[in-house]
Amino acid sequence: MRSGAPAASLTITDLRKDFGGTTAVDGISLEVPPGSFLVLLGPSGCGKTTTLRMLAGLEDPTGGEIRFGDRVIARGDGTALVAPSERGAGLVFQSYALWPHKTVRQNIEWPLVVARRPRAERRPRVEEVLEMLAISDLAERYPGEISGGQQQRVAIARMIAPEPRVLLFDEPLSNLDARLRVETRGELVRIHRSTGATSVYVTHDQVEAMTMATHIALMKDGRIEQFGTPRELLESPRTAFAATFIGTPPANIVECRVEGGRLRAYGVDCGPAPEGAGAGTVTAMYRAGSLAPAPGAEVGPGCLPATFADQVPMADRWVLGVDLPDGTRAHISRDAPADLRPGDALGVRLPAAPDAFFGAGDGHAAAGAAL
Ligand SMILES: Nc1ncnc2c1ncn2[C@@H]1O[C@H](COP(=O)(O)OP(=O)(O)OP(=O)(O)O)[C@@H](O)[C@H]1O
Repeated sequence: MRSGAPAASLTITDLRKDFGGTTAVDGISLEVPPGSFLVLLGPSGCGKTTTLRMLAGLEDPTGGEIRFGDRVIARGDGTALVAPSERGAGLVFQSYALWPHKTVRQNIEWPLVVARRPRAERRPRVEEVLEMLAISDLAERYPGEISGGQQQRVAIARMIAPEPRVLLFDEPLSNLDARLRVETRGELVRIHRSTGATSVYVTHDQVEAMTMATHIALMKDGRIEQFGTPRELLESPRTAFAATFIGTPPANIVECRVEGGRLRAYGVDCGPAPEGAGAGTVTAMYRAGSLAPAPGAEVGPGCLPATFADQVPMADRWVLGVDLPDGTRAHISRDAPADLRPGDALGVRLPAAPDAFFGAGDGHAAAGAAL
């Protein structure tokens, strides 16, 4: 059931935000079509929340432009600044900020009252939203009388009641326990689809991003490290940062020296260097499934020295954690547990070639080097 909110495309062009001497958002650009579920993903402090707050109108950009559909809603030079209440955007925070002295029904009705919708229109819309979030039986309770998960549903119901074109979520699941978080993820996607709106969702949890997004903007230091579909980010990471931030377990990164057309790491020959690589270093990426443990093996060409740390079951696989000589944790995925104890020495057998190469230093993909 679509409630009729007209979806809007979202276009961000060279968006910037400086706070005094701190640059929180450092010139980001992206575009998603109407009805997209865009996730802003990245570690703490990378500028996700600031970007979301600029979309909501809680911060004004220092530079660049934001458009919802054809309409410019904010520009760095202060022209074309549309007031938050006029943007057709709804926002849900980590903390639900419900009115404690209003019932669930009154909380949900409140934005419709503020928008001066006639009473005859408000009542059926509130009923519709209560039903959509499966909270009709809580309608007459106060926020203090319902659980955290239920409060979170009420906050979402309140956001979607006025039929916003753009739904903005700032880590809305982080206060929920692990099981409820998984359940609510699926529900949020269902709600997103049924409203037909475009959603922007901030999280530092890559699993959340992978399961919900149509598009992911992976952010680092105020910039977009990579923008694409979840599959593109997983299958073709452009940087070492993307390769290690996304995926369960994440891909392994090995810094290699190039010597005489060969790769060397931890004193071991790791195979041929990529074509055209000059002397210096390259970053090799190995997926967890591309490595194999070689217990007791003689460390030598194609087999790195390591120490066994732990192993955990994951779906129908086992993920082994091993420490390389400089302390870097590497992950190996295989279909059976290893007969090893923490502290045991082992070899890590490399495939004939890494899964991808990135340039040295900044972690950016060497041109055309991904295999
Ligand atoms: N009002 C502010 N004044 C000064 N600096 C700020 C302000 N808001 C954010 N910052 C800084 O801007 C940078 C980006 O912050 P932001 O909250 O957008 O990051 P984030 O990716 O959402 O992080 P988190 O996941 O921890 O919420 C940080 O260095 C932060 O300290």
